[in-house]
Amino acid sequence: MSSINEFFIHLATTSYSLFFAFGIITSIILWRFMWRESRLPLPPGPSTNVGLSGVSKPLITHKNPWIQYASWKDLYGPVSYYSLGKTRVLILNTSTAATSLLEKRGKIYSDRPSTVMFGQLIGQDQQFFRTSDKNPRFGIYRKMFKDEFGKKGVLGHVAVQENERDFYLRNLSVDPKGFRKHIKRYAVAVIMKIAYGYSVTEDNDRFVALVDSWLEHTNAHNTKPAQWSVDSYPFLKYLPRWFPGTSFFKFADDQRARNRELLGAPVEWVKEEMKAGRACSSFVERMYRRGTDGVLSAEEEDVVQNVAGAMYLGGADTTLSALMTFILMMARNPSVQQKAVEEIENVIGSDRLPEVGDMEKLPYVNALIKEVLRFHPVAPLALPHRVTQDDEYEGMRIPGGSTVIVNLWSILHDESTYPDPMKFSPERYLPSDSSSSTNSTKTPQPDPRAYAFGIGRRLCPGMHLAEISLFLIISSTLAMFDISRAKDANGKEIEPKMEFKNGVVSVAEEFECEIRLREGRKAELWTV
Ligand code: HEM
Repeated sequence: MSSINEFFIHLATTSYSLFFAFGIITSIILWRFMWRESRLPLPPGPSTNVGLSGVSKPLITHKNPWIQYASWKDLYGPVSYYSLGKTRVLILNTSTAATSLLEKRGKIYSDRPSTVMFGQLIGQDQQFFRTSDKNPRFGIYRKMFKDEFGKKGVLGHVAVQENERDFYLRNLSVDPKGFRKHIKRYAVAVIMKIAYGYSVTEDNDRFVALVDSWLEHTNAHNTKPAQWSVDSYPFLKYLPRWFPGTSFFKFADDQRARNRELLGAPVEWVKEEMKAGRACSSFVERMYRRGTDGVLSAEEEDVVQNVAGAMYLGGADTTLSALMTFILMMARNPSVQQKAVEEIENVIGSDRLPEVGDMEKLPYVNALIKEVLRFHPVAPLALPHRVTQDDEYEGMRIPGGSTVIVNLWSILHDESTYPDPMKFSPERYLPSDSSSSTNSTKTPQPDPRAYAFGIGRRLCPGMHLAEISLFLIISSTLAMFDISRAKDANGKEIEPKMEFKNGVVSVAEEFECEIRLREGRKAELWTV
């Protein structure tokens, strides 16, 4: 009996000792780990100083912030960091850093930053672009987009895209100087038809004007982190509105009213059309038909408004940007244009317009589209992400909550991936270089579409629709028109200027060029 007692006493003492030793060892490991973590340096970057105006003057001096951020790669390496007040910003300048974090660690790098201005004051956090990946709405939004614009769903919209392409060709043949307006009309008309079943009128369309003024207003006031003083100093939101320096309240009120109108007005129009029995098939119309007796709950209605709004906000200026870069590059690079035209003539001839089924048959045109997306990425800094917890990368500490900006422009102009990056050259993506006399084979450079539409879980959900639009408009324009430089009064060619506007979506500044229907091409090819 006593030996059994002794045995248990011995066991208990040993267990206590083991437990105690385990506790000490775990604490030491944890302590050493935390000590190491806190000693890890932040990524290098410029020192900053934010004033009450909210804008740190010395930080971004270049007209296009992506160019300035790209220059930091030489100064600080692939990852740089700065803080402005409470806002901490991480800049990723290489594809390795961007994929390592946004893709491989997507679980913690796919949130969006929520600012006091856009979240608390404007209430824009339920918008698709801004919603957190932790918000249950995120999965709902992405699923709805996938149903509509996934690889399979998108084919249901080709007829709309071809019909609007025909309007574009007709408008361009009648008024070639108005090419920007016609491209814009195409981009908006496709989305308005798919989202709301609404046909855009030729001029002064009220919904087009609504999107334009919303985008202009939002882009102009949302280009830099910590743009608003209230984001760096949240206590400012408690100040009375008459207090000096609180003009941000006015922007917030204005933006809230614009959001309500932007998302609500076209949906109200669909509801009226449905009541009158005139509604065309569209995303919004199908959603209402699924509701009980054609009615949706307030929550469901809000989801539908936000998804349709994201189609229209995501699809308009992005498509415009890529197509304006295309026209500009054609005017500046006649030999590239010539090669693409020859390919279309050889494969398709001149008796019909290119169709989606021709996509695979036109490798040079496809390479040209890739080069358009690389040369000037539509959204050079993508959309900002947010890292949800502290992290470590290459021996550097990344504080949780930081805004993460991936510099797509820098990735797509990396000399080591795309030699001579400022040269517009579709040949990069082709296995043999038809421009060289030896016609030797080579390894094609990486497909820029892997980056141009974003990286990781927030990848653009409209990319398949966009790719079809780019193919239809680019191949049809090349099939029917010649794009060349404008001439001055003395008949001397004017080099079209190559400058790009700042903004989340960056579009080429106005430039001059000449567009003419090619000799022998027939206007009967378009059906409108
Ligand atoms: C050439 C055309 C386009 C380009 C280059 C483009 C590019 C991008 C990029 C870079 C992002 C940010 C990805 C990220 O945060 O990492 C994005 C997001 C998004 N795009 Fe596009 N886009 C294009 C066209 C479209 C179209 C046509 C639509 C709608 C039909 C669309 C809808 C969206 C939406 C809703 C998001 C937000 C996704 C999210 O937050 O999860 N885009 N796009």
